[in-house]
Formats: sequence, structure tokens, C-alpha cells
Amino acid sequence: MEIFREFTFEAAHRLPNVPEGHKCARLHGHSYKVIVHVEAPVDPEAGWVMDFGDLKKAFKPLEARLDHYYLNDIEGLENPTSEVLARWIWKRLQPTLPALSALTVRETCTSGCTYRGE
Ligand SMILES: Nc1nc2c(c(=O)[nH]1)N=C([C@H](O)[C@H](O)COP(=O)(O)OP(=O)(O)OP(=O)(O)O)CN2
Ligand SMILES: [Zn+2]
Repeated sequence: MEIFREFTFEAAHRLPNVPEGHKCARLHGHSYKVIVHVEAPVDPEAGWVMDFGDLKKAFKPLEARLDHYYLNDIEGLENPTSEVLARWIWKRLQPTLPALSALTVRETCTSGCTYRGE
């Protein structure tokens, strides 16, 4: 079964590689939403895949690194598109969450991406 937990953080960014005149070349911010999915069998004794609280603990260091920062200043996020950010988070979360199955990064209510580690 697959479970998920949603996290939010606020951050500023600009996209340095967009075509000239693109609005996203300008400094702006987002209330990012990250949805972390974990897939594993339901433990028959506990009745859950894993404790949502442990998911929260696993994401905490990432939230601390991203919340209220200028993403372009962070190593690996010099071009902080949703896609780059999803891969960046995956790489850092997967070692502590080996059952990580999908990661959705939403920049706005209507835009985002889902990464499955491919
Ligand atoms: N594939 C991607 N396209 C875009 C990304 C991205 O990360 N991956 N990022 C942006 C910008 O960061 C932009 O801030 C968000 O884009 P957009 O959805 O266009 O945002 P708006 O809220 O301004 O949308 P409108 O409906 O036009 O108001 C751009 N593209
Ligand atoms: Zn943006």
C-alpha cells in the first residue's frame, strides 16, 4: 500500500536558463508543496505502512534547508525548476526513506511535477 504526507515551505527563486523576457527569470517566490509517497506492505501488527510521524521526521532536515531560503544559492539548485528540486529532494530523502515511491513538488496550485526516481 502507498501512503503519503504533505509538506510546505516558502522559498524564493529565479530561473536563469529561461528565454529572454520570460517572467520566471525575475526573482519571485512560491509556497512550495511537497508530497512524499512511501510504498510498502501494511505491517499486520501496527496496521500501517509506517508512522506518518516518522515521515515528518525524515523530511525535517530538508524543510530546514529549504524554508525561507533563496533556492538558487543552494548547491545543486542553481537552476531551481520543480523538476530539479524534485530530484534534489529525492536524492537526500531516499537514503532515510528506502520505500520512497513518488515525490510531487507543486510550485503553485496548478503547476508541479511528480518524480518516481527514474
Ligand atoms: N516545467 C516547468 N515549467 C516551469 C517551471 C518549472 O519549474 N518547471 N517554473 C516556472 C516558474 O517558476 C513559475 O513561477 C511557475 O510557473 P506558472 O505555472 O506559469 O506560474 P503562474 O502562477 O504565473 O501561472 P499563470 O497561470 O500564468 O498565472 C515556469 N515554468
Ligand atoms: Zn517560480
